[in-house]
Amino acid sequence: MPNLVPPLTTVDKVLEYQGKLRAASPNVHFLMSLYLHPSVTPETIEKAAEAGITGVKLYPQGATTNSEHGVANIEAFYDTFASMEKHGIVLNIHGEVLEAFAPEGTTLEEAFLPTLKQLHERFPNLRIVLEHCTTAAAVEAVKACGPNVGATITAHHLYLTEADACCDPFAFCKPIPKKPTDRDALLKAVVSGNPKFFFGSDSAPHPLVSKTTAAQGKAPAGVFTQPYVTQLVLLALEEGIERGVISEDDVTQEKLEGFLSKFGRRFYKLSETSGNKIILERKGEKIQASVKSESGAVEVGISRAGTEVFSLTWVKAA
Ligand SMILES: O=C1C[C@@H](C(=O)O)NC(=O)N1
Repeated sequence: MPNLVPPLTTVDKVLEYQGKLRAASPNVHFLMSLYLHPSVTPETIEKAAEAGITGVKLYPQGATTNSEHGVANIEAFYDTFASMEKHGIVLNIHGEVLEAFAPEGTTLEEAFLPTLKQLHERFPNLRIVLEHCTTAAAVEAVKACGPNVGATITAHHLYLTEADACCDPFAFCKPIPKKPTDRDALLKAVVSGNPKFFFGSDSAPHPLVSKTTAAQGKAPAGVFTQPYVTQLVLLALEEGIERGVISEDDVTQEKLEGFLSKFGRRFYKLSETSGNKIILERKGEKIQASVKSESGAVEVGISRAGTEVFSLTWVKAA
């Protein structure tokens, strides 16, 4: 994602970052995105399309981590959206309003949903992803739009609620996890087989020390799930089965493959499979507490540390 410091607001910066990512992980196919900013004009979009950039991420100004340079007035970007629509560039949205703009009793995400609808109506051929959706209302709003609108669901929003996020810095993220009924609506969307809903980790590796030393409510927003992210989705589904929200029959291999892999690839017009597979086995493995950078200088705490999960092995295509 492009919310680095400073943000990736030019094609050259995005390509430079892509180079660094490729050097670190040569076997990963990175889809790159620009940070929506007044300097991202229709001409920038043309250049981005030529450079193979996939998306542009809209962060409402002040809504989340490093969003200070984000969007204050969405209408000011209509020409840019028209250019994205023309060039097949995806609009990735952090779909929240600022607290001051949310009517009493409405979540920041729910208050954003009319804007999602308006954007879709105005730019029907623009592919839009409502990133990391968290509410039952968002699931319904996305379903009500045409096939060019999809939504990602993270692993952590499938098991966290506001009761966790309020008080545990390792469960604090944006959008804030919501009510148990919202979490359960997300679980149902995952097993619905509806291709509009696909996996997106939004895994955020904030240094452990920044989480543990922050004053109450001041920890950086983000949950780190990446090392066990598939297993955490499965864990959330198992917990959903235990609560009776979904049934064991809902969790088929076909639906899991759709949600975790195929639907996202389809939305992004990639081939439906990379050819690689994963094998999941129960071996009593437990989520480790943290991972450290190579130098040992940075340590990041992992969500649900100590919980028993499936062991995962990649089987590479020949
Ligand atoms: O939207 C976001 C951004 C992310 C981050 O830290 O980059 N952390 C979050 O919790 N939500």
